[in-house]
Amino acid sequence: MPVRIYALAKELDLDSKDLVDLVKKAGITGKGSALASLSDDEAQQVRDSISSASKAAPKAAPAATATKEAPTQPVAPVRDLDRASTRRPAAIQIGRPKSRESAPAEAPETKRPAPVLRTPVLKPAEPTPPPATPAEPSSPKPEVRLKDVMPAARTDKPAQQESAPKAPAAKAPAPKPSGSENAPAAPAGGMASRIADRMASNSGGRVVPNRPGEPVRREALTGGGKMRSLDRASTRAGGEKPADGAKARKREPRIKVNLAQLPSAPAPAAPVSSTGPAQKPDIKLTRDVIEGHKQGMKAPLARLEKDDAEKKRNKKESAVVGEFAGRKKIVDEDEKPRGKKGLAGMASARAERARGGGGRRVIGNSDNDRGHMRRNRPRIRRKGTNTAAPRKERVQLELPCTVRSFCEASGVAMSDVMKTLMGMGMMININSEMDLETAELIATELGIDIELKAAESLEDELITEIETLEDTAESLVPRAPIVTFLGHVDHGKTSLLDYLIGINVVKGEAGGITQHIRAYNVEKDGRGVTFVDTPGHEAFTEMRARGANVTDIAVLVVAADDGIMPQTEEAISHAKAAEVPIVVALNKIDLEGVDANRVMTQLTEHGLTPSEWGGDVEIVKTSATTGEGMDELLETLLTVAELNEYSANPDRSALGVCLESEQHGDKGVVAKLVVQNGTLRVGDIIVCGPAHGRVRSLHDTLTGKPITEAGPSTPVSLTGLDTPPGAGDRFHVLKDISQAREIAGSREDESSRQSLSGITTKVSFDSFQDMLAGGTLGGEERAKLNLIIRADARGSLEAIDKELSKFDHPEVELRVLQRAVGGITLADATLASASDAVILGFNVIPDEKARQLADQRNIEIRRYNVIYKLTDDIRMMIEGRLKPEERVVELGRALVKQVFTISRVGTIAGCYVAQGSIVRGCRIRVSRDGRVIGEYPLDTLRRIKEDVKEVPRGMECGIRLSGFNDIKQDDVLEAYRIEEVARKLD
Ligand SMILES: Nc1nc2c(ncn2[C@@H]2O[C@H](COP(=O)(O)OP(=O)(O)OP(=O)(O)O)[C@@H](O)[C@H]2O)c(=O)[nH]1
Repeated sequence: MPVRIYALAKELDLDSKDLVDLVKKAGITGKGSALASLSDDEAQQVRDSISSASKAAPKAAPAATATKEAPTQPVAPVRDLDRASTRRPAAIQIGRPKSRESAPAEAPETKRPAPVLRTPVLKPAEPTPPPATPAEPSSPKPEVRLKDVMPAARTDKPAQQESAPKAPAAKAPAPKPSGSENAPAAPAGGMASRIADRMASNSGGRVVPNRPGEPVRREALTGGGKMRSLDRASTRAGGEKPADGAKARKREPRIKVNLAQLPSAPAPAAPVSSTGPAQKPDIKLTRDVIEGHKQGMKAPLARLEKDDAEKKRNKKESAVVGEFAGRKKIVDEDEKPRGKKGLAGMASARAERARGGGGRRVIGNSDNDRGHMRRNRPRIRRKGTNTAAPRKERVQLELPCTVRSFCEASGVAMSDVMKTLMGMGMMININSEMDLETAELIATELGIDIELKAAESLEDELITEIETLEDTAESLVPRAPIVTFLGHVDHGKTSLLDYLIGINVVKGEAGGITQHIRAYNVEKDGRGVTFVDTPGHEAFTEMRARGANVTDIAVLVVAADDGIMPQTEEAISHAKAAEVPIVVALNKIDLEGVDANRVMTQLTEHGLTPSEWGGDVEIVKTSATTGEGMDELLETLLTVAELNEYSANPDRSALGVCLESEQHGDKGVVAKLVVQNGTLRVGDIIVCGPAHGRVRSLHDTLTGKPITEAGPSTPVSLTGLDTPPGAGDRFHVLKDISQAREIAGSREDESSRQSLSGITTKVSFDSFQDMLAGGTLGGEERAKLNLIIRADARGSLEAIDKELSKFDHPEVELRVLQRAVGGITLADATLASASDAVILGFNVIPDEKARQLADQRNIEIRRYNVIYKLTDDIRMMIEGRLKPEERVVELGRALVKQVFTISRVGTIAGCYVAQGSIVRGCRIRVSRDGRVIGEYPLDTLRRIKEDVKEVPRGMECGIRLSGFNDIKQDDVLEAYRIEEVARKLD
């Protein structure tokens, strides 16, 4: 009876992939997958080859293990070695070894008791003296001092005994066992000396008790900075180290600390008496002032004399604050007697001012002082008002930021920033928000290095934490695979799914299935499979583009009578790009005259080689009508799941993906979700895209019955959300409803939603070139440039393929995700978005939906009409020379509604401008049925009967092309302009 390779692998206790290799080595061909079947003879042949290989293994394996383990593991468990040699012969351990297989060899090492390991390590080391030991006899001083100190420590406090063994280590000149804990104390006699000195000096001659966390001891033992500085200080201060530790304690109990040299600071200036003559030279009178009396002014020297006399009168007052003699003190307003109010107050204030004591004046002031203060006032004010932080060269900016926060962060004066912005034609105020570009511009202008720092939101904090939380190996349990059906229209996807559900649904319950349910979980032999029914590969890839790759296995449905059709090709591309295992259901096998081999040949041409032909793709012949092969399909899916070991942790809070949602009149929002990990329960607080809420109810999507919880891989219908989330939005369970509300609210912002779904600027030729040049692609592997190619004919595709195959660059791998004939579709744009691909169109144009999505998501669509230009672009991009000489600027599109032929004038196309505008002097690209048929200059552009410069969107116009009269109704006219762009040389 035939046996599958994975079943034989189980029987022989081998890894399935290893066994596939062994089968090949045994000379059996056409068995490329673990699901391939072996006949009895073939199975026996494999068993024989394994047993012959294992004959040599028991000799080699134990010997190798024994020699390896003998020196360090004399008591290695014999049982483990036996298992290793008998169950896992070395000869058959090829391929990827399982972790549990390698465990027996490692286990004895990790489990071995510590003493067994220590003994052999210590013994050989004994004869070797520690490195510091030879130095010790030549510097005996420290040992003597430490010896004297340590007994004091022991008697001082019992806890000190812990450190006692260290003392002999430092003291003993004899060789000691290496590896002992004493080693750190030994390196230099100086260290021991420092420890002793430090201990002595810090305890006034007594060793400080050995309390945990005692800084002095720790630093002393580790030679910390403080210790060194003290040591240096002592050296500088005379530094003789007494031979006797007791003396040391006597002589310098605290002296060392006191003697530690402070940084040489300038001696404080002698206080300047405010009344002393020494102040006078400070008054630098200008010539004008001195000669002022000649011009009718009051002679300043006379005034100075008067003021001086007045100051002497106030001397007594100065003496009140005599303790601050020599300093100037500002009298606090509270200390002064309050001034009188009204006229009397004004008079007294005037009088006080006349005395020179008004307002916040300097006590003991004189005109000398006032003059001094006045002269310096402007300078002081300048100094005082310049509160800006010192200018920084490197700035960290948290976006969004205002002009004010930019100035504060960078230390640049507000006026400088404003001036720069005004110079750039930006009129903004200090509270205006700056975007990154503006911030960078200013930084460049001002010569500051700027570093963008995005503000951390609750989303980053909580959701990222949930997403990155790794489950331990013990918490993981097998989960049902999530399977998606893909394929050409009418090839039988729905029928297959219906059949699979029907055979597993309890009789009579199938009627409960609603039309809207898109995910089902069925069971076979106690093992589950979850089917997600996405309406076509665009939806499948769209989920991926939104960062929600729920699919584990893709089932490609191909009708045996039709074979591979255009949508099948697309589906293959999408499934391959998703990098999930593909199982082919060769459906409608019940139809007469179908040729399965023909389809298998087609599949091989598309890179899906059947396992029975030596490839690794399982092909199951099915019929949704008769039920043929349905069990085998289910079993194959379960086996693929088993091989891939899909697992999840049901004990964590749930996370997953929303498949679709709708607003019900009575139930509120009903969302269909798939739990990917954890368990979702009624009452949980969830946030899903812009929606949040508490789970009010959960229902089984297949039976419609209410359930209280849903584990990994379970699809559920959920109520309780406040608003319908989008298909592909991820959901997470949070602890706090306010957090869920905040996160959901922040996602309403479109940019936040886009970042959540992973929609960012896509790869373009230019960006790829920059990344390549910057070394930010690929790492150690070759950088991959994903391409989607659409061409007008199969011949063009083949020619492009041939050209691309010539590229063999060591750093770049061209990866064609999809190549097909026809215009660029929405599916291409979705695939490009999900896979960071560039779309290359050869003589084809994108349809409206594809164009819109490309605009929206920044997907690069490059169009060519000459193959060598396409290959030149790729070559130049790879070589870092891609700088377009001319850039095509798309202006607008018009649809030809009617055609008029006027004799002697030619053909006039009556058009409707559907997008952008048609501009005089532009060029027009004419497309028919999605293919470009030519490009011509615009000759005439008219509205009604008038020549016009431009016709905007939504208007009608008449267009005549130069050199082309064969315009037809429904042709698409695309207006564009070519801009010259200077090519930069390397
Ligand atoms: N003879 C035969 N007919 C089948 C089989 N499977 C499906 N059909 C028929 O093929 C037609 C299309 O089947 P669907 O299941 O709707 O195909 P589909 O791929 O889901 O089609 P779309 O949902 O439109 O993409 C139906 O008329 C089915 O009865 C089969 O195994 N044998």
